Amino acid sequence: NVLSYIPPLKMAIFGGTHGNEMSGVTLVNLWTKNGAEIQRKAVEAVPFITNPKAVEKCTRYVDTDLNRAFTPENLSLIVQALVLRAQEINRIFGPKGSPEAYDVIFDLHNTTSNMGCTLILESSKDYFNLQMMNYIKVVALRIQTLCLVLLNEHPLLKYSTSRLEVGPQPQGVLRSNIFEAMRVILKHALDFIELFNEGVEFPPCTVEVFRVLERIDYPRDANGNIIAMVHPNLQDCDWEPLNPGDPMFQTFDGKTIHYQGSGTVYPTFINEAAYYEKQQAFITTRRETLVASAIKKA
Ligand SMILES: CC(=O)N[C@@H](CC(=O)O)C(=O)O
Ligand SMILES: [Zn+2]
Repeated sequence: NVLSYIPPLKMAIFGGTHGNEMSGVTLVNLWTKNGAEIQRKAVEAVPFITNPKAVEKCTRYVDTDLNRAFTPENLSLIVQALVLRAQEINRIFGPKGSPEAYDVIFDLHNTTSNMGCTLILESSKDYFNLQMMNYIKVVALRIQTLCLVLLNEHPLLKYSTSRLEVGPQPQGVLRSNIFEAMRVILKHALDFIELFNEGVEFPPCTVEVFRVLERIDYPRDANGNIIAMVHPNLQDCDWEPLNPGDPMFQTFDGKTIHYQGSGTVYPTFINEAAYYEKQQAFITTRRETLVASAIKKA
């Protein structure tokens, strides 16, 4: 539990969980060679390529998606090679919640969607991560960088505690603006951890988050083939309000399909390349304000 740990605070920085999301891969390789910029007082920051086989092939994953493998049953049973890798990672950096587990794990992702900098929070009750994400949002705003928080309270899948998603960046491509944005966000995260580690108390704060509501698939025909694409008015409009009746998809023969929801939602992961196979054109979210209690190192 990160609020009471025996120094040094142990932090892992994962890259290459998806082998074609190049900013995280490049940053982790850079920091593995020269860790100077991730050094902080009494913090042990370990850069780690989680899926070297996928990185080698510059593909999202080789057999199954590593970022869907950290399920309780996978981490207990011996199944296919990838699950062995998930278990190995869990052994090195986990098990989650155990005294020897790493205190913070930052997993670096890229998205082809126009999401900008997005921190993915797994639990609305994780006040350490909420305080860290609030700190990052505030300091990033000072340099005109908008950083949003996506709340994805998944009942079963236990991902890394802190995930950073930056886009748009095509798969297998490295864009310098996206690379630098990811690097700056990690700098702020490390600064927060160093301050926390020095005993700084962070007062209660409220954080605006976008809670995952629904996964919307592409319209498909009877054979499951996609028959429409994200409408031009929605494409690249991640985080902008989508109101009932707004255009959502455009069929290949030119018809518009409108959003039929009951109220305004905020779409994101719009047209993410990796989600075609997961039957997901975008997800809808609802704006919500979370309150984080004060935190101070025990
Ligand atoms: C584009 C991408 O890889 N997104 C991540 C989001 C997450 O970590 O929740 C994933 O689907 O695994
Ligand atoms: Zn990813």
